Amino acid sequence: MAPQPLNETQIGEVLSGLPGWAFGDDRLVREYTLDSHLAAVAMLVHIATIQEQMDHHANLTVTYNQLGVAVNTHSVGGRVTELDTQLATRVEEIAAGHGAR
Ligand SMILES: C[C@H](O)[C@H](O)[C@H]1CNC2=NC(N)=NC(=O)C2=N1
Repeated sequence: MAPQPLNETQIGEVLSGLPGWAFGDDRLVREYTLDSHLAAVAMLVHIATIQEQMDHHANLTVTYNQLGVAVNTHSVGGRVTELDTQLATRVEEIAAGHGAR
């Protein structure tokens, strides 16, 4: 069954459990700062590995030591679904290990 888009209340509840994440442009978004450019790229590769496991893919951007993550679900027309909250949670779980803040 296709994932259902979350409403604003549901997104607010999700964000209360994901510090640093925000809702913008119909996406869950987070900007991390790493200790170096290579640290940012290493975390990007780790996220990419998770994304391949999940078959769900965020937009990832590296600007020197900044790593941006922005995700919604293409198959429902670019809305936030449970799949996005699951990916955001997985990313949060690895962030501290990369020294991301
Ligand atoms: C065929 C494949 O399962 C789909 O294209 C997947 C891949 N990754 C995806 N990623 C995201 N963010 N949304 C999707 O709808 C999506 N669909």
